[in-house]
Amino acid sequence: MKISIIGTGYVGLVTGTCLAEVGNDVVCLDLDERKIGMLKQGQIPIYEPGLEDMVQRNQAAGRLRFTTDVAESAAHGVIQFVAVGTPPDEDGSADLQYVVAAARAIGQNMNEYKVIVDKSTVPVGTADRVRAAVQEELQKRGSKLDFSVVSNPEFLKEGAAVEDFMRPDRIVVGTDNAKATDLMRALYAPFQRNHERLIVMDIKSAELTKYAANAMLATRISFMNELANLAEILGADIEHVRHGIGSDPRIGYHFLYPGCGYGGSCFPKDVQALQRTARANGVELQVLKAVEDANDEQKHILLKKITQKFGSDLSGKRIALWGLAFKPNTDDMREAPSRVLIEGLWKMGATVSAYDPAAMEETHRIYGDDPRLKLVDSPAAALADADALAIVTEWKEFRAPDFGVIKSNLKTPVIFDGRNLYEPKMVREQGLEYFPIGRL
Ligand SMILES: NC(=O)c1ccc[n+]([C@@H]2O[C@H](COP(=O)([O-])OP(=O)(O)OC[C@H]3O[C@@H](n4cnc5c(N)ncnc54)[C@H](O)[C@@H]3O)[C@@H](O)[C@H]2O)c1
Ligand SMILES: O=c1ccn([C@@H]2O[C@H](COP(=O)(O)OP(=O)(O)O[C@H]3O[C@H](CO)[C@@H](O)[C@H](O)[C@H]3O)[C@@H](O)[C@H]2O)c(=O)[nH]1
Repeated sequence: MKISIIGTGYVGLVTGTCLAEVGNDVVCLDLDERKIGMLKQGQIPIYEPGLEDMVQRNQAAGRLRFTTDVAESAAHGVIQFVAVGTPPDEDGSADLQYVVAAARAIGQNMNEYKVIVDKSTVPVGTADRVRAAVQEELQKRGSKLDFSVVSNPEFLKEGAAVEDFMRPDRIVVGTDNAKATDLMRALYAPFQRNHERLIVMDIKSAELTKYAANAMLATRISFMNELANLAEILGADIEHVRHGIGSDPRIGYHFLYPGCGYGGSCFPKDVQALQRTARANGVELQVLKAVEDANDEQKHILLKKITQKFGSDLSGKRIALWGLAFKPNTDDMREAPSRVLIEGLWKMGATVSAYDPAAMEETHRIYGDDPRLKLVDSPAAALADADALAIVTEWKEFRAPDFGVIKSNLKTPVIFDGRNLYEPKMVREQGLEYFPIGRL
């Protein structure tokens, strides 16, 4: 099938590449010439395991092309995926300007029947706005071309994006048109050979499903974070509690890890946007308000523990930081808890030496050459001259360190662990002070 992808970011690039991988003829459009220039050379602008090889393989096979030419992409695909960003507006609601611009571009350039698929995370009612924008552009051209709008939200996780797309738990398709539904079924047939994964519903329900999923996951995390903080005060161990409740199949083990707060480009913005949608309709989502507040506070948890140990004047202190990305296997720093910690430490007068396996370049892009942040090229180098170690991202390479080396390098042998990577008893037996989240 001929497919066009509008917006070649995390979602667009993964979607386009995975659809090419199963034999489709895909054109990916982006307005960012630097991005498209890199992609044409087979280089990917993001860190995502497995993606670069796949891009190169499909490019070489001629099934995956990249362009900045709107007319080319609008003419190419019978299915036109819209995968542009929907960042938060000033009031937290989703900014739909890129979605509407993409819809207009399709309307201005399409030459035959198209299925326009909202892949971006968009508030309920956006499909109607997309439809109206395309219709308006067609009218301006005096064209009576037919088209359908479908909602097909994406559930991939960064760091596991290719795997998530190739082996989805479910594929949600919101549609009101039989021809479009058939095309979507045909498109996704290669991804559901084992069992039916396509869940077909009306458009508004599909749009809401995406926000509901992220809001539910964020709620579990904030709940566990609050419980971890309570466990600490009560002298209970949140790891035991996590096992104790996760074993109930109604609860399950996933997304029950307490930590130093959730970040990334999705949970924070989607939790906010859903509240804005509700408020615009006269409803307060009180649970989500609490989820957001608890998360904002949790992002300060390591700073709080550090100042409890060293006092609130940290001038002259240097903190070693392991991990900068908002989660492992990505270079994404959007809403990363590390940023709250770094900026908080600076405010208290401390400096930071930091290491991350993938996010160094991105961190440098954000903070430039600020002398208060030293970016180093190994976990060991971060420890040099540091007073203490703080861990923010659970990269695999941090899981089994040489505690002797940590102890001998740090001025004060103390670890603040925002991801509960180690058995507290084991760390303490090595002569280190250890402050995890909610553990004894
Ligand atoms: N990142 C994720 O893990 C993830 C997962 C599921 C859903 N989503 C949702 O998918 C959407 C895209 O997210 P992302 O992380 O891929 O964003 P991104 O910022 O990485 O990429 C968006 C791309 O769209 C391009 N763009 C903007 N306007 C354009 C236009 N008119 N024509 C062509 N290109 C245009 C931008 O240049 C950018 O490259 C968002 O709504 C997001 O909430 C993201
Ligand atoms: O038990 C857990 C699980 C996650 N996190 C944190 O939650 C954030 C988000 O993690 P994750 O969901 O793995 O990453 P994302 O790539 O942001 O993926 C989420 O957001 C995407 C964009 O909407 C959705 O497509 C995915 O289904 C959804 O998981 C990160 O900061 C994690 O550290 C925790 O603190 N505890």
